[in-house]
Amino acid sequence: QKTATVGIVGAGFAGIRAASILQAAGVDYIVLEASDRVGGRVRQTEILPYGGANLGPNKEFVELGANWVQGLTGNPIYDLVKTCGLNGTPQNWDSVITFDEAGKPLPDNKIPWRQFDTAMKCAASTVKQAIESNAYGDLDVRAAYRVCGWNPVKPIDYAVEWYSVNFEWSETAEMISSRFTQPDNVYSDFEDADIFANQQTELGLAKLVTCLASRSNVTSNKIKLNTKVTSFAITNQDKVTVKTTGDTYTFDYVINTMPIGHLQRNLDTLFPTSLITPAKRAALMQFRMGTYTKIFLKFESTFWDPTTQFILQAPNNGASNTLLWQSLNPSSGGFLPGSNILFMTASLTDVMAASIENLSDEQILQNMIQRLQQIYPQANTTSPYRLIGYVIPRWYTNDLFGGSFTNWPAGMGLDAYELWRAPVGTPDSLARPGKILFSGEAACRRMNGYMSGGYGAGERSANQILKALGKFAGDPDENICERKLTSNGKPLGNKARGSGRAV
Ligand SMILES: Cc1cc2nc3c(=O)[nH]c(=O)nc-3n(C[C@H](O)[C@H](O)[C@H](O)COP(=O)(O)OP(=O)(O)OC[C@H]3O[C@@H](n4cnc5c(N)ncnc54)[C@H](O)[C@@H]3O)c2cc1C
Repeated sequence: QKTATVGIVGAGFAGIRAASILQAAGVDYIVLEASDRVGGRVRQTEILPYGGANLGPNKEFVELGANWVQGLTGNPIYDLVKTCGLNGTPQNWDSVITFDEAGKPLPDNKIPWRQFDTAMKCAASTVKQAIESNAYGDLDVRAAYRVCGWNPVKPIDYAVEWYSVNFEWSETAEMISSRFTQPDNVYSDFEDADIFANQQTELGLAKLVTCLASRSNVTSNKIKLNTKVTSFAITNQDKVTVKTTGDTYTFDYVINTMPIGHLQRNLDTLFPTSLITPAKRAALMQFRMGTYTKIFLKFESTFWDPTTQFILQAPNNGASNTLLWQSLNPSSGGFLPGSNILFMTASLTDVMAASIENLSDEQILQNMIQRLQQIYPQANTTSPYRLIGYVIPRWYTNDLFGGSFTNWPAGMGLDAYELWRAPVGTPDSLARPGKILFSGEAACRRMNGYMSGGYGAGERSANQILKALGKFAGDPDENICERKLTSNGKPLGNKARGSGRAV
């Protein structure tokens, strides 16, 4: 069968959530997915052996993509955690050892945690209120913090900022909009807590996506795997034709959940120019896809404190050179005790991401080890400290994604945002619902960049189509992506914390 009322492109959280709603409403649909699996950017992978090491019969898995459920109560992803069952543990952001740029551990009283915390809270309240009262259009996060008295100068200042800003948004403070990221809506709309997933099966955290599908009766015959969409067109009869690497499909509507990084690189072959106005094209190109890179290193045994969760390494060569290592050893709460896995988190964008990802695995590992040796000289020298396993993701150079997740860039206003995600394919391309809807995490205004964003965007798009079909009485914007009030009527968005150190 090559026709349905709705075609859904992508089988990540957004695509499967959209399918679950259409399924419940009795509207026929087909999901077209380029890869050979369901889950998209939620993906588990196995630790690979290094240097001929024998890792034994028990496989160890780590998450290549999403790892944390940020914001618990009220978060639909957390509801899936509870109903589908997921191994995970609360992350303790205060469990951190910090090293200065010379590789010396720093006592807490030498680290400006409190000064940064004060600035962050001020940016999320005082500056935010000024912006929203239209005193200014937008400020980048660097400027908002500066207004609040935070002027990083020393390497340790940048490290402290990195722990809250770059780590969460995968961008530097200069790049990010303070209007749309301060505070972080996932923590302020939902509960200010998170969990780190540690599901030791082939599926990992993607279990939540497959569980959502099976729980909603989205059966595998509705999902066409290995089916990459190559172009869209609208016929004179107002149908959408979708060409794929195999067949051509015809739909009344399409929910397109392709990551914006894929769209940005392939827009001109995917869409006829008549469908994408120059203004829409510019807005779509303006939205930012960061690259969040987690490089997992498994050693014979630990040379770091096995009870601490994070190791923060101040930059020794420019501010962006901060490193954050996370240990999977702490036994408190379900990480991977005894695994001796340390992973390095880096936020890399564009050229930086490409330059790292184009190196060989061996070159990347040698770079990582060199940095690690600045704080732990014994790393990978002799037994029992040798490197025996690793995982290196490459999200930026993967054309299906073009990075890891989106960030709201400083200076991008709501009008441009609405324009990028506006449906196309009606005489007025800004009219809703249009024929081809732009969905996925990037199209979730309050939660872009998160699993909840994918889920919320898919839900909103499906409800927009149901509304057009006369099958939905509510307002599609009454969902986590758009709403401005909590269910008890309290205004949202006034809490400042999230990941990073509390003081
Ligand atoms: C490294 C990393 C870390 C992250 N950390 C977190 C985290 O801790 N917490 C959190 O909440 N979120 C995190 N995220 C973000 C989160 O994973 C995403 O926001 C969310 O999974 C996006 O869901 P989606 O359905 O919108 O997109 P996706 O999951 O990307 O689904 C889109 C699908 O479209 C498919 N596709 C692309 N092009 C085509 C085509 N031409 N034809 C057909 N199919 C196509 C892709 O294969 C993919 O399956 C992280 C992501 C990454 C990569």
